[in-house]
Amino acid sequence: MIEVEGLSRRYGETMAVDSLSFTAEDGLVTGFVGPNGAGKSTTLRILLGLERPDGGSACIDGHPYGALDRPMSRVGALLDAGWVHPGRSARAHLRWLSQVGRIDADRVDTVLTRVGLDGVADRRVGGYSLGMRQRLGLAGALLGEPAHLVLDEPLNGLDPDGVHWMRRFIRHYAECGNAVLVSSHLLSEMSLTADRLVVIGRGSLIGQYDTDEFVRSMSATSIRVRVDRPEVLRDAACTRGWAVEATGAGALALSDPAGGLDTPSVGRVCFAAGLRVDELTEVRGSLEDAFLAATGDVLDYRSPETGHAVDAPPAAVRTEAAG
Ligand SMILES: Nc1ncnc2c1ncn2[C@@H]1O[C@H](COP(=O)(O)OP(=O)(O)OP(=O)(O)O)[C@@H](O)[C@H]1O
Repeated sequence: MIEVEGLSRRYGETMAVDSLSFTAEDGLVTGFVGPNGAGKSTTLRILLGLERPDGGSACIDGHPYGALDRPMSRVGALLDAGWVHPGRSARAHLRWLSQVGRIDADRVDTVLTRVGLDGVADRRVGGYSLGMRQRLGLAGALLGEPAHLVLDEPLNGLDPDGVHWMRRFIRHYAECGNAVLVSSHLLSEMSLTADRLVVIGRGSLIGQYDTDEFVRSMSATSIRVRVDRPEVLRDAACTRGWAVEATGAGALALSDPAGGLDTPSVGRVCFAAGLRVDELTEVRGSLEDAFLAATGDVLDYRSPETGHAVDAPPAAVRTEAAG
């Protein structure tokens, strides 16, 4: 199990990580998500003993990285796929890593095969694509047959086949009883990969959620309905306090600001009003919508089309840590 407790790290004026607490449990893939500059990489660097926190702790199976006996067999890490010496082959790089980590050199061939690089193992890494370097980074992480994995943006640079492969690999690793902590900006991908989400903004926890619960609770659900007399439905919906929006093709989008509106409820209202229903569909927001809803007030950087300044003043961060 990976446990982060009250972790803080400041760089000058910037509070990169601010009293952050979360867990990544054995047997689960935990997605670690937040906007640019949220503090994900800093947290992972502290977890892996590459930086010291100003306060709090980050532990793997109850110990900070520096106190682990044979750390490469406790936790495998993929932090930056770009750091391998370009003149080295993948095999030479992994042999060097195995020597440093006092790991049996026989593991090198095993991990090369496991990540699908056995056919190109003697080529210089400088000629590798980013996707191949990600696979090599993962091979390095696996050298010590670690109990747990910590992966920073492992899907970067992978083609669709590579993304599919990485997703299955990550899921399988967790299903074997290991904790897998994965940071990613690809939230739609995380919804397919992660069991749990730890969402952070400006260094602070926004919440920990089951992935399904996160999408359900944070993304708006509306009911798209097409009837023969929309004005009758509009009146009936307004009477109940539901929000009504006209969408294309004569359909209405209904939602309840209090939440919980579903297709049977709308169907019953239509039936009671004697309406002919031509369409009745639940429309769910995507994980991206949910993410924006959760982190919208803690973005450090925004796209120009949102019209907000890049250095907009910080807003209060919600820190409800859902169970
Ligand atoms: N070595 C450093 N010196 C100064 N500031 C830093 C340093 N490392 C990180 N920061 C700052 O700390 C904050 C958190 O950065 P961090 O890289 O941890 O965020 P992140 O969530 O990983 O971002 P991204 O998704 O863009 O990689 C940012 O404001 C960043 O500029």
